[in-house]
Order: sequence, then C-alpha cells, then structure tokens
Amino acid sequence: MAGKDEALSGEGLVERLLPEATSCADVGGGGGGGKKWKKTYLDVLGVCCSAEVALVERLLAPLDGVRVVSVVVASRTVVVEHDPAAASESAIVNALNKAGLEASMRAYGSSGVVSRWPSPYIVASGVLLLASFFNWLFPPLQLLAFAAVCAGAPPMLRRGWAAACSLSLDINVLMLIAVAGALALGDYTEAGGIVFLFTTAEWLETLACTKVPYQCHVTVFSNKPTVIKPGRTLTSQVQASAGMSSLMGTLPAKAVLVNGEVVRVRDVRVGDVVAVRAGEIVPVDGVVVDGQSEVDESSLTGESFPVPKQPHSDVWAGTMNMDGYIAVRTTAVADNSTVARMDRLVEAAQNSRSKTQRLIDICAKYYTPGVPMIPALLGADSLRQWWNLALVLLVSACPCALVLSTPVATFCAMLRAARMGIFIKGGDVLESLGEIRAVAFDKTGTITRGEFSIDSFHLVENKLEIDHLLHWVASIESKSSHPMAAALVEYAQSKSIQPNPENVGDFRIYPGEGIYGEIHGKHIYIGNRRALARASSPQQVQETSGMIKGVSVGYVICDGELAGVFSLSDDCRTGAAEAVRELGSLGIKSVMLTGDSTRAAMHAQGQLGGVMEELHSELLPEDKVRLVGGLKARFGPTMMVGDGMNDAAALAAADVGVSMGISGSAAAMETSHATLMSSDVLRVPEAIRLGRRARRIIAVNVAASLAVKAAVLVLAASWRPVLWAAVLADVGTCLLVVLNSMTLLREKWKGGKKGDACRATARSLAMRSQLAADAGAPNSTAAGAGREQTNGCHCCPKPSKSPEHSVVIDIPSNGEHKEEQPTMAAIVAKCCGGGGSKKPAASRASQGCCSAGEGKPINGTGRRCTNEKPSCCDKGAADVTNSSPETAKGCANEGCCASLQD
Ligand SMILES: Nc1ncnc2c1ncn2[C@@H]1O[C@H](COP(=O)(O)OP(=O)(O)OP(=O)(O)O)[C@@H](O)[C@H]1O
Ligand SMILES: [Zn+2]
Repeated sequence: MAGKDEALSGEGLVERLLPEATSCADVGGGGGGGKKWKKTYLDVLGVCCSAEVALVERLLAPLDGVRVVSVVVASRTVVVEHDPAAASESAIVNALNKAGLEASMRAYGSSGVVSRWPSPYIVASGVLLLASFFNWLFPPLQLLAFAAVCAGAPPMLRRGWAAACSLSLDINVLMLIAVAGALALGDYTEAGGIVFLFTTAEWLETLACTKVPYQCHVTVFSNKPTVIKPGRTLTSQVQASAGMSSLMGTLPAKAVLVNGEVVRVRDVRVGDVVAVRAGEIVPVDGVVVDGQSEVDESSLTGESFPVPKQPHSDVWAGTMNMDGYIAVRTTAVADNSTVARMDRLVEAAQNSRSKTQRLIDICAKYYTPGVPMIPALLGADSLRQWWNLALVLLVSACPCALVLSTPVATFCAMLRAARMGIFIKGGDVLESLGEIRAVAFDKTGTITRGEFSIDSFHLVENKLEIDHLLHWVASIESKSSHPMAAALVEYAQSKSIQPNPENVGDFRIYPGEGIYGEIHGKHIYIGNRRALARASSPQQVQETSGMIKGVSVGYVICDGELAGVFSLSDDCRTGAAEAVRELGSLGIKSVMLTGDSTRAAMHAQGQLGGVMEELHSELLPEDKVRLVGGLKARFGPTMMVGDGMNDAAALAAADVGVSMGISGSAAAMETSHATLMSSDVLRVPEAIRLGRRARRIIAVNVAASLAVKAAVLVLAASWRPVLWAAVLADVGTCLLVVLNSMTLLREKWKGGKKGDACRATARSLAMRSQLAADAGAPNSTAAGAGREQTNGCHCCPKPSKSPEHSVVIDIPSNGEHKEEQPTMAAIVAKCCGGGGSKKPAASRASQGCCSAGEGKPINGTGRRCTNEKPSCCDKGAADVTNSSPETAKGCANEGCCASLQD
C-alpha cells in the first residue's frame, strides 16, 4: 500500500488533485522554496470547447507564481495551482477576463451559477436585428442590422482578439471573419444574424451545460447545515446530490466537538469526537460512539433511504443526519475523507480523455485548417459567390459540435453514474463499460454479504481447552480484516471470551490460505486446507479429509498439530441473482472466482439458483489474474467485481475493475476503475447499460455533427451558400449535442425495480427493530413475530407502491411512525436473516427462518432448496446429514424455505 501511494504521488497525481478543501495547505513540499501553493477553482464560462484549453494555458502560464493549470471543459472549470503572494486570484481572473473568457472565482461550495437571462449584448443585438426586418416599411432601417452587429459583437471581439494574439484559430475568430465578410459584401442582415445567432447559442449552451446538477446543490444545500423539516421527502435531496464534483461543497466549514468547541473542519484531527445534530451534515468520516440516528447517505451511495446508525456504525462525511443526535469519532482528516478522495478521482476523470475523444481532438486539429481549402478546388461562377462559399466553409470549419460530442456525454454519464452510487474513474472506463462481454464476480463480500456465521467449532482430540483455543484464535483474528475473522471474533465473544490482540506477535497473512500469529508461546495457523498443508504433516492432512462437513471449513493448527476445526457460511446478497440474470439478458457471461472452497462456491451458486455460468474456486490472487486474462481471451472485454485485498491484482488486470462499497478494502478501491458506493450488485448491469447508452449517444453526437456539416457544405457547393444557415447549423448542432448528452442525466434510474424498495425497507426496518430492541421497546423483538406471519410474508414484504414512489420516504416527525414498524421489522428480520445488518452471528442464527443452510441435496432425496424466489430468501435447506448439534438447528430452515417453495 505504501508503495502504491508513493507511486501515485510520484506521478504527481495526488498532488495535482488536491481537493478544494486543502486549497490553503502548503503543498510545496520539497523544492517549493517556502512558497505556499494554493488551489483556486474558477468558473470560466468562455470555455466552449477544447480549443480554449490551449488559450487558457497560454494566458496563465506566463504569470509568475502559477504552477499547474487544468481545464475541465465539460463543467467549464479552470483549476489553478498558484502562489497567492506572486499571483493573486484577482490577477488570474483578470488575465482570463481580458480575453473575454468570463471567469469568476468559484465561491466555496457553489459551482457554475449562470445567469438565467441573456446578456445585454444579446438582447440589444436581437432587438436591433428585429427592428431592421421592417426595412420594407422604411429602407434606412436596414442600417439597424449594422447596429445589431456592433451591439452584439464586443464579447466575440474580446475573445477572438485574445485567441488571435495567442495565434490560435478558435470559433470566435472564424465567426468574426464571417461577420466581416458579410459586412464587406454589404449584407448587413446576414452579419447581424450571425452575431445574434452565435451569441444566443453560446448562452443557451452555457445554460444547458451548467444548469444541470449544480444549481440544485446551491439551492438545497447551503454551507450552513440545513434543517430538514419533518415530512419533507427525500427525493429533492436525491436530485440535489447529483455530482460528486460538487459534493465537496456540501461539507460544512465548521464542526462542533462534543465539548462544544467549534473548530474548522480542516482542523479536526483523527480521534476527535464531533457532535452531529439532526439535520446537520456529517463533517468527517468516523465511527459513531454515542447516540443513534438515521443518516441519508444518498449523496455517497445513491441509495435513497435512510440508514440507521448506532454506536460502532461507520458514518461518512457529506452524508446527512436526519433525526437524532450522534457523536462521531473521526477516523480520517477532512482531506482524506471518502468524499474528498472521490472528489479527486472525479476531477482526474474529467481531465482524462477517452480514446474517442483523443481521436476526435486529433481530427479536429486538421479539420479546421483543411476545410477552407475546398473552395479553391470547387471553383465558383462569380467572385461574389466564391466569397460567399468561402465564408460558409469558414463557419463550417468550426469543429465545435464534434469536439463537444464526447466530453459532454461522458460528463453527463459520469454524473448519472455518481447519482446511482457508481464512481467511474474516467471516460475510457465509461467507454469500456459499454463493451463488456463477461463479468467475473468475486464471491465473499461481492456475491455474498461477507458476514459469516459460525456453524460449528470443534476441538480435535481435546488436547486443549476450548476456551483457550478460542481466545487465541480470536486474538489473532482481531488483527485480520478478512470477513471470516470478524465472524470468529464475534463467535468467541458470544461465548464471553474477549480477544487480546496486543499479545499476538509475528502476525502474518498468507493470501488465499489464512493467517498466522504467535500467542502465549504458541505458533498458530488459521486457514483452509492450504494453511493446514503448510503448517502440519501430510499425514494429518490425509486424516482430516472428510472429517467435517460444512460450507466453508477452517482449521486451527497449533504448534504443528491440528487443534480445532470450524465451519462457517455466508449468505448471498439480495439482488445478486437478479444482477446476474440481467447481465445474461444483456448477453454477458457471468463467472464466479473465489478463494473459498468449492463447496462454498457451490453453496452460493445454489442460492443464486444456478445462474453463474462458471465457478472457479480455491484460487490464489494470481489465479484470479490468470483467469481474468483467460476470460478476456475467450469472450472479449471483461469486468471484474471484487472487494478484497485478494482481488486488487485481478481488478487491475480486468478491462474494467469494479470495487464494492465504500467500506470495502482500500487496495481494491485504489486499483479498481470504478467503485460501487453501495453494496448493491444490481448496479453492475446498470452501469453496463449506462456505458452502452453513453456509447450510443456519443455515436449519435459524432454522426449528427458530421452529417450536418456535410449537408451544409454540399448545399453550399451545389446550390447557394447561405451564411446564416451555416452559422445556425454550427451552433445548432453544438446545442443539439449538449441536449442529446443531457438525456443521459434526465432518465430515471430503473435498475432498482421491485428489489430496490424491498431491500430498502428490509435493511432499514431490520436495523430499526434492532435499535428499538436494544432500547428495550416493547413488542419489538424478532421473536415476537408469529410463525404464520413468517409463512405468509414471502420473505420480503413487497412494496405496495410503484418503485418510483417507494424510494420517497417521509421523514417521521415524531415517535408514532416508529411504533408501527416493529412487527414488519420483525418479519423482515426473521425472514431475511437480518437484512444485511451487521448483527452478531449468534443473533442472526437465532432468527431461524432462513439463516445458514446448505445447498446440498437433502439426505439423498434429491430435493434441493432451489430458489427462483426473491433472493432474500435464497437460503438453502439444512444439511440434515450433518450430525453436529450446532448445525442441527439448520433444520428449521427447511420448513421456511419449503413453505416458500409452494
Ligand atoms: N483471516 C482468516 N481466517 C481464517 N481463514 C482465512 C482467513 N483469511 C483467509 N482464510 C482462508 O483462506 C481462504 C481464501 O481466502 P481469500 O481471501 O483468498 O478468499 P475469500 O475472501 O474467502 O473468497 P473470495 O475470493 O470470494 O473473496 C478463505 O476461504 C479462508 O478459508
Ligand atoms: Zn471477496
């Protein structure tokens, strides 16, 4: 990990992309000569296409004290890293404004607020042009068209002049030449028309580009914490939390420590405890240490329902505390918070160019100088016609629409993805998404929840005391982040054995095998058969084969002797089967790659209803890489979805690597090309669909801009060159391209369908009931739900409303709302194994209904709990052949699942 960080900063990526929040930090580091570098964000409305990028760079580079300039065309943002002592912000703004680029400092948190009204130049030129049309009443009115040119041209002149000075041929210059030509021909109306059309189109385009997500932010969130009124629906906030690039702006500037002290968010240190009241935005990433509440995480995960929080829950900066009070112990400083990291990624993504875009940029470079050469080749009847033709060609030489075709669509698609809780790290990734032919899923933590429950834990030959062994195992596992580790620690705790990680020495991780640690002088390995083979004699390996049956079996080897054996199991995520089926309907192959045992892979496959086309188990990290390579060769572009350390290499090797969840492993998130912010696997097919749509839209954009250009040229050459038509075609296609790209944003997300609401309710309710139970509320225990309810509930209560409505959750204003929930919650908790809550394994097991089971045919009867049912009840029947008392309780599953089969 350290090596990775170095590699990143070595490329200057981290440094280049310091977030807004750090703008005052000294990032000079070495070699800065004591200079304080600052990052300033500017809204530059005059940035219309990539042609202006060079202009901005040429304008700012000569300024003393400016270090790095980056331009984000799609959002019209210029980011300047500078030394405020040498180059002040106003100097930078002035330099850009001298060229008419309409630059302004971006206020903290706001972004690109464009005036809704056209500038006075546009209005004046429009009115004058209109008046000139009445020249049939009074011929001198013709001169008003000339006045219209004079009124509308100043902004064009300023920008064109700046471009000309830096020897670049941008659209302003082309248009000005056309206007001058029309005036020279005495065609005042035509000249006035060009000026008016061009300036109006520019304004409309700016409006379209900037209107989209940002304004919602500015209006809904302010830097001051907004108090959400009871009864207000969440959807407005969902719409508001559109783009991650502007999410940083929602962070409060100040945080309140529990002792009442108000500090700047930047000054909050790791380990500080901050107080977050109802309606406030969580200012830092951390862990809840006190209080309970529901938090709206839609800004990060795209999931529009509140997530209950209680002590030990993780919370993230930028999410909103909706009701209740929580005290949060910080786990990262503001600049390192998830939202800050995502912000940097999004910015980097916007700067990176996709293949298509690079190709188009190259073509555009030759296109502009190439087009005006054509009239010479065509030949014209008269000088006047030649001249007209030349002007039309000149206007058509602007590749604006072509250049805009890709970045605007990419930008909109990435915003759309961000709203769905998918972070895509660049246009290239988006393009690859649309080409995916095969998807490889990791099992643990991706297809399954990664919340194991221990089905059995035995001593072998009773040489040791179980309490001692459990204490050692729990102590060593406390140092591991593997999902199995958490289950083993919880299991020990449920037997009142507390782990003592401080006593563990020489802790080691063997990828794909297990872990090792030394405690109280004992050398202990915990892991699968590979670990057993590593730590004990081949004879012992032989003896243990078939000794215990279970989904996943683990061994504890103490000083070279097998001391304990345990079995554990994990349940598939809700929606996993549906996601794979949807991928199938898109013509995409799905395979499972897991480091876990073959039995575990089969078990998961059973829960999924056999939807996976291939299963590969007992893989080492390098095997996953090899298999991803194989998939690429066999099927074409391949996506890998994974969560763990053991997936990092495979994620990097895939065409698109997708990491799961903000709480997934950091290594996976760093190496992946995209991140699902929630643990919803259904977003995988949705992301692919979005990628395909983006590709289609880009293709339409490119085709339309080329076709319109071609049509104008053909018309001009074969019939009559009409200058204003050429201008209209040019600016019109620009606008069309922008509007077409924006359809990517507008469409409602349909991916969740019925499952979305089901899960939302399930998770939220199950955890609420847990909260209520903890608080000792009456009639709220899971055990309170009757059996007949269990049978009748078909596992997850179906939402009664349409999916679009069901994500609108009214925020309860008082306690009444909560009181009617426990019964529902109890049903959900009972049926759906806790609906994803991180409950202790023991309590999950006690819910009986659908907790851990076996996908294996029951006792040779050939009956199998196959599941075409909603996947929250995708739990197999119990393996009744297992004589272990711990697993015998699994028999209870049979009843529930069997009843659901009918
Ligand atoms: N901390 C641990 N404690 C016990 N066993 C472990 C531990 N870490 C790994 N193992 C064993 O090694 C196996 C492989 O682990 P690995 O992390 O490669 O895959 P996984 O997470 O189980 O599955 P997947 O590849 O689907 O995520 C596990 O199935 C488990 O048996
Ligand atoms: Zn995993």
